Amino acid sequence: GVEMCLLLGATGVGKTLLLKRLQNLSLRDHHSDVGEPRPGQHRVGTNLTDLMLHKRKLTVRELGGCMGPIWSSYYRDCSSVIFMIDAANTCQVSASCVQLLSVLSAEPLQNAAVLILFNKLDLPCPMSLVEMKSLFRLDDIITCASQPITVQEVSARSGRGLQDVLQWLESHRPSC
Ligand SMILES: Nc1nc2c(ncn2[C@@H]2O[C@H](COP(=O)(O)OP(=O)(O)OP(=O)(O)O)[C@@H](O)[C@H]2O)c(=O)[nH]1
Ligand SMILES: [Mg+2]
Repeated sequence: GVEMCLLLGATGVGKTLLLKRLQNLSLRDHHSDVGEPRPGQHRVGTNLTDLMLHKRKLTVRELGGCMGPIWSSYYRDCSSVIFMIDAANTCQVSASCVQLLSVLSAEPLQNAAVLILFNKLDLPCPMSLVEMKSLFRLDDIITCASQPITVQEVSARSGRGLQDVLQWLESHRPSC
């Protein structure tokens, strides 16, 4: 069926803003109505957004942090996962780390490509990204995980890094 990417992350990390920005960017790339929000943004517990990539359509499904207990019911249909972290919210980091580990160990996601985004880099971060990554034991996680994992720093607000996110989506075609 439709190619699906899951967008996961704790409450308020910036998932919805990221999707809006990516949608505008991908529309601009295809020279259609710039700035016009497209129809088809449903709000039925999860938020579905269609992105037009080169020669294909990708649907991104946002699942909010408070839906954590049912995230796994959506794992079957997806080929890639974006896991978002608010780099300016250190109180959330350890909880996010636990969630990330459970995502990576989920059986249906063993072949999914994973992109970890540290968002809100426009804000003054109470912790350096190096500290965040070591708190997350990110290097260990990446070494032990069966999935290919990419880590990226972005700002959904300023737009920093978002073209790279599109490129990542572009280059990761379904393998499961
Ligand atoms: N400064 C800054 N604010 C951001 C950034 N990304 C998102 N925000 C803000 O953070 C708040 C939450 O953003 P949302 O996109 O609604 O977060 P979400 O992850 O969809 O949250 P839930 O759907 O509740 O889980 C909003 O006020 C955004 O404008 C960013 O990169 N920088
Ligand atoms: Mg949201």
